[in-house]
Amino acid sequence: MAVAAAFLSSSLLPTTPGSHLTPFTLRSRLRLFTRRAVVVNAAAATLREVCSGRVPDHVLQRAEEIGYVVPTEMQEQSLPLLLSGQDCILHAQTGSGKTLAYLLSIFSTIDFSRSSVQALVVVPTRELGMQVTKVARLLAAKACTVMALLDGGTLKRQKSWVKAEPPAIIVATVASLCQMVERRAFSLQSMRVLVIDEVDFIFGSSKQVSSLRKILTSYSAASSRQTIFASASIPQHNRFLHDCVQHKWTKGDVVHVHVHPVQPMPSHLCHKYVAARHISSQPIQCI
Ligand SMILES: Nc1ncnc2c1ncn2[C@@H]1O[C@H](COP(=O)(O)OP(=O)(O)OP(=O)(O)O)[C@@H](O)[C@H]1O
Repeated sequence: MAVAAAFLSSSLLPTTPGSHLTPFTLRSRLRLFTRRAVVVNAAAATLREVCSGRVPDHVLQRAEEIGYVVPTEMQEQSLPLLLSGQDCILHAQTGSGKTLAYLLSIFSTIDFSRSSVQALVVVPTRELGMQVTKVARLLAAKACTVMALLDGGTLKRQKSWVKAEPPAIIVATVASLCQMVERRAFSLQSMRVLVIDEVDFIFGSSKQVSSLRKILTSYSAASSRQTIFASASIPQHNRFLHDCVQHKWTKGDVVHVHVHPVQPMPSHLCHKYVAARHISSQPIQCI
């Protein structure tokens, strides 16, 4: 079994001289950390350089207009693999930029002139689906259709739309997707990229897991598509890698891209406590 595991570890916030975060004060570092810090390495190649020749120019231009100029570390590590068509497990903390990484991979693969479902992003919740759809639409800028099939949506109306003109990219919650496929609203035979976002959440949900297994093995074959899993946490990731190959959810050479192993706190901080007697009702000022 050829399971390649790329464990790419690094510290949470870069402190190298090339990093744009170096001059930040401790307080701003803390604020960045608690706000799902996006860490980009100013010394790294630009997103355009990393994606050069693989992602269409109009998509890269849109990405730059939105503000995606320098890749995050997760993107820098994963994009060469993703853009070469490799099946990947993107395992990196929340806010590391996994969504943009897999969307760029989708845009590098789809044929913009074809009217068929070529990429599918499966999400566990409507809210996440709305976020992903928004970014995908911004990047596509009407060069292709991105349809959201999310729980609580008007599936009846969408069924006729999807039949009349199949979108290139579908972002869907598990239940809505299965409902549409089972009603034969569209087929996944021409799907080239399958992304399962927050995979640990979906596998942990007894309601969603059997439908997810169908999506992975019954509606299309791993050999004819690129399969990407994304998650901030994958408990027992070695077991998961084994299952991916064993159950044919991915090809045998799936790569585990593990960036920024989750740290309970930034390494440059330390916890201290002071024991104080209750002598005053005045609040203690912490500096
Ligand atoms: N290269 C980049 N440059 C600047 N901002 C970026 C870049 N990549 C992503 N971002 C921004 O960083 C934020 C977090 O990114 P994103 O939501 O893709 O992370 P994620 O790893 O998918 O998180 P989650 O685990 O919550 O899905 C978003 O606001 C996104 O627009």
